[in-house]
Amino acid sequence: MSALNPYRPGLFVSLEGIDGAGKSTQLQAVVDVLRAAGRQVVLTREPGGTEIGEKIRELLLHQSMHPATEALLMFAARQEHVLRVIEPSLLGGADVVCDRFTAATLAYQGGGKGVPAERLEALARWVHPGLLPDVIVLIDVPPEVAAQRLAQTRQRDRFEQESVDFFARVRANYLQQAAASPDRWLVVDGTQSPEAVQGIITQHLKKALQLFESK
Ligand SMILES: Nc1ncnc2c1ncn2[C@@H]1O[C@H](COP(=O)(O)OP(=O)(O)OP(=O)(O)O)[C@@H](O)[C@H]1O
Ligand SMILES: Cc1cn([C@H]2C[C@H](O)[C@@H](COP(=O)(O)O)O2)c(=O)[nH]c1=O
Repeated sequence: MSALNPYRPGLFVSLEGIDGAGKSTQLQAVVDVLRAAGRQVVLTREPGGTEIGEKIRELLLHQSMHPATEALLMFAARQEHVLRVIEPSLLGGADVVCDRFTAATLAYQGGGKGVPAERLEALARWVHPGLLPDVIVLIDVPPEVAAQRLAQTRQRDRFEQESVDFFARVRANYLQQAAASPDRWLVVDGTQSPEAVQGIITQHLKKALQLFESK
């Protein structure tokens, strides 16, 4: 469990993974665990989560641009999201479950596209000083597995059309981040059945919540 977040009393949880890892499949279960424990929960996503953020999301997902522009737009959307949704929710006592946060920018724009980590970290310090998710769930799958899953689904956006090599770099960056902060991250093997993945996440969240409430 992380050091005390300055935005208590709400718990901040984010879900991460390469496209097709199974995040969307697990999101509602995460919300349900927290609600079953009597907590108020705000479910949101990045890029997005605000009116401006959703407009930026449309650009990001469908318009070709330089990786640095991409990173800056991710943080522009995040600034609105933090100020208008995440901080007020946490300070008001609600838990926030966010489909991706800054770890995604480090992994995709940093690991995947080569934007220097120091620049991304500087933006993170500017946009959300002192704020990090208490729990980051990484659903980890090899890029080949994710590609197979995505091939069987809907039309793919700009990111979902990236190569297996790209997603291998993104995955490696996620795993490095997780290894550097094992108390904050839960890495789940996403090649298991959806039910098995859900069971592991549920157990971890129950424990994390107990610890959080006891502090
Ligand atoms: N554990 C699993 N085993 C097999 N298939 C799965 C599993 N989890 C999800 N899937 C399937 O894989 C596909 C992608 O899942 P999902 O939409 O949850 O991924 P995602 O990580 O949210 O992707 P994206 O980030 O691109 O939105 C869906 O068809 C889903 O049913
Ligand atoms: C927050 C964030 C997201 N992305 C990418 C990752 C996904 O391909 C898309 C949209 O996310 P979704 O989970 O599929 O809804 O955006 C990114 O590259 N950098 C980020 O910071």
